[in-house]
Amino acid sequence: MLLSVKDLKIHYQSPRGTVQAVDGISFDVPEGKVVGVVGESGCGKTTAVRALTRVMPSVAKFAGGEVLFDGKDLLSLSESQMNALRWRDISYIPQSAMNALDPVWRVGDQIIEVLVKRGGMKKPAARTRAEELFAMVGLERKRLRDYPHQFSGGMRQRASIALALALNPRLVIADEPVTALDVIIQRQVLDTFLRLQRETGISVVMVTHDISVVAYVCDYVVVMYAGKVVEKGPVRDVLTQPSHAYTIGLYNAFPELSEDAARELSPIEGGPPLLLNPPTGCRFRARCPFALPVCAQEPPEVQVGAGHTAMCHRAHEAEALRAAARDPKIWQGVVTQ
Ligand SMILES: Nc1ncnc2c1ncn2[C@@H]1O[C@H](COP(=O)(O)OP(=O)(O)OP(=O)(O)O)[C@@H](O)[C@H]1O
Repeated sequence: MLLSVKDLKIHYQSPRGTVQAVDGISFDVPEGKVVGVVGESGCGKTTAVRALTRVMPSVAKFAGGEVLFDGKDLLSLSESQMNALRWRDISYIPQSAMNALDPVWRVGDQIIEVLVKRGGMKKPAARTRAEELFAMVGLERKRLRDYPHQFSGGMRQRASIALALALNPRLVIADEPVTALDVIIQRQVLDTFLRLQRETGISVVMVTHDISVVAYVCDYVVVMYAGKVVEKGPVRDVLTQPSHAYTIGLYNAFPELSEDAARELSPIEGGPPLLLNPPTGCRFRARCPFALPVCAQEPPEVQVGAGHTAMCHRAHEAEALRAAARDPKIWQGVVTQ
């Protein structure tokens, strides 16, 4: 396994107390596969994946667990050992390309800088590699001379993909890489990214709040809710047989990216709980149309298929719940807290 996250806990110290943003999550990223981390805003996705690069705000604290990359625990490496892995083994594509690209530098120079400083390349070879990278992501070579503001949003995101792939890393972490783009451009950028992922065989962890993006690009999916993993498994199994009410709800709330499905969409009312004082038991229960008194107790991790688990007291009844969940009315007026 290229990456194994085991019982990872990350807390933020805030003036109001400790925010348990990531509360004991575990998942694996196999070599050459794309793993989606999905969930609503505030569920801890960004915190969880930024931990994989160890680039964290100073108020964030690792409160337990391991992040095994190729068998080594990244959390026990020194800063210089970790720095040696960044770009070369693990690279990061942030939510907005404006965070990856420096506005006052030409885009080409930024790529060359990474190739020279991080990859030890000579300038002429780096220039050739930058041209090759631009061609790979579908940008014209002459645009290497442009500044980021001269690019459209889609072009900037392509450039930040080129930057992330510059040194042939083994793992790319992409945080909502297409969210800021309109749907047609999203599709084009995702297609380019997927083609490159298949050609290079890199592993990818992709954060998204959009289950249709997961369906389109991922091999495996990890569904996060309120700092916990509530369901995970091979993408086809999780999307055709979602077994946690939250995953069922997410699926019902999103249109397909890949087809003009005429499915009736129904939002999950309310929002995730604050992670200062998370509720006991199943954290989704206040928004769940299927909650029972037992849901106030910690849910078990139920194996529902090969490599497919759901943290739900009712996971064994998932087929009936999926059928009931198709009625949009069942999602209305549920929120109890
Ligand atoms: N610097 C911080 N200080 C305190 N709390 C924080 C900080 N950053 C994030 N949080 C809290 O941690 C929790 C998880 O946030 P995180 O950004 O990881 O979620 P997310 O699922 O990635 O959301 P989004 O999609 O909006 O980025 C949230 O409750 C958030 O308010």
